Amino acid sequence: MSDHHENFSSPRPATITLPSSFMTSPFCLRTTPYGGRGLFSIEPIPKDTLLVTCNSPYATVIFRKFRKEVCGHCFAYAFDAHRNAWNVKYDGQAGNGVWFCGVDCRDVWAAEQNVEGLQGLMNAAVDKLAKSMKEPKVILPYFLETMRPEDITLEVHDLAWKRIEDMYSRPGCLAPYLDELEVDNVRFIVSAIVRRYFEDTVPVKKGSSSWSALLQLQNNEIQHIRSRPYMLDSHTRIYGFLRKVMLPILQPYVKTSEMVRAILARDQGNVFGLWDMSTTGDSEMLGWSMYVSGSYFNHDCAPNVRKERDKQALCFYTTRDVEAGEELCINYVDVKDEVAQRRAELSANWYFDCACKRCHEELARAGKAVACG
Ligand SMILES: C[S@@+](CC[C@H](N)C(=O)[O-])C[C@H]1O[C@@H](n2cnc3c(N)ncnc32)[C@H](O)[C@@H]1O
Repeated sequence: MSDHHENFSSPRPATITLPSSFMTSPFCLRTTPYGGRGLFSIEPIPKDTLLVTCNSPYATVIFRKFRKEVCGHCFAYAFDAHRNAWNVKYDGQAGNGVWFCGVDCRDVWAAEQNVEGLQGLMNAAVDKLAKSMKEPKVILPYFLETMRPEDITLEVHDLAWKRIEDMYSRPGCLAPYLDELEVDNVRFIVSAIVRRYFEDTVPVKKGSSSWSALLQLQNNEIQHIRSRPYMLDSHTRIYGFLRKVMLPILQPYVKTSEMVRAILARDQGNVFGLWDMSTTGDSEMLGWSMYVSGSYFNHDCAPNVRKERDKQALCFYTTRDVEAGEELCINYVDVKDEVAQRRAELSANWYFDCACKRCHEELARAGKAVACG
C-alpha cells in the first residue's frame, strides 16, 4: 500500500520500470524533445508488424446502460451479433451486474477477474449504495468559488484532498451523491482496486501489467483539475462514495486517498475508449479501459501505428514500413479532421499542443496563406 510519493505526484517518474511486454520488442522507450517519453523503433520494422499486445486492461468499465449488451469478458457487443442483449449471467450474487456472450467468457471471467467473487460483490454493493443516494451536493464549495486555474497548485490540491480524507474518516459521514458517469467511474476504480488486491494476494498471470507499471504512466492530475476545477469536487465525492462502499477486505486500499488519486490522475489522458466494432461508421463508446503498455504511444496526425481490439486484448500494428530510429505513434483524434479541430481536441482532452510534423506543415501553410491574403 505504500506508493512512492515521487511516482504519485510527479508528471512522469524519473526512473522507469519498463512493462514486461517491451523487453523483447523491436522498439524502446526514450525521451522525446516535445512530450515526455515515446516509443522508438530500434531496427527497420515492416508494415503490418504486431508491435505489442496488451492482453487485458488493468482497469475497465462498461457504461451501466450497456452492461447487458457488452460481454463482461471479451467486450463483444450484442448489436454487432444482431442481438439486443446477452443473456448469460453468473449464478448467484457474486456475479451481479455482468452479462456474457457465452459460458466460456463467463467461466474465464469468474476464474480471472472475479476471484473470491469480489468483483461481483463490489458491483452489487455499488448498485445498492447508488440507489440510496440523496440530493446532489457540492462538497468543496470554497474550492469552486474561489479558485482560479492558476491558483491550483499541487499543495492546494493536496490540502483539499486532506480535508476530504478527514471528513470521510468521521463516523456518520454519509455517502455523497454521484451522477451516472461518476458511478461508472467508481466501478472503473473498483476494477483497479480488485486487480491490485489479487496482485497482492494471489499469483498474477504472466504478462499482466502491474500496479507499479501503472504508476509509471504520465500523471495528468493538475492539468486536468486546472482545466476543469469542478472535477476536483467530482473526484472527492467519488472517493467519499468508495470509502462507504468498499467491502471490509478492500477497505485498506481507500483508507487514504492515495490509490484513488493515483488512478484518477492517470485515467485522464491514458485510457482507451471501448468502441463497438461497427462498420457503419456510427461507432458508439461503450466504456473505457486502461491498458498500461499501450499508453506509451504518443499521438501523430500522420500515425504509423494502428490499434486493433481482439476481444479483451489491444494490439498495435505498424501501418507502413518504419525505419530504425523513427518514433512509433498512434492517433488520439480523427486524422481526417482539419488541423484546427484536431489541435483543439488534443488541447481540451489531452492538454497538449500537438508537436507533430503534419501539424507543423499545415500551420505553416495556413500562416503563409494569411500573410499572402
Ligand atoms: C498517453 S501519454 C503518451 C506517453 C507520454 N509521452 C509519457 O511520457 O508517458 C500522452 C501524453 O504524451 C504527450 N504527447 C503525446 N503526443 C504528443 C504530441 N503529438 N505532441 C506533444 N505531446 C504529445 C502529451 O503530454 C500527452 O498528454
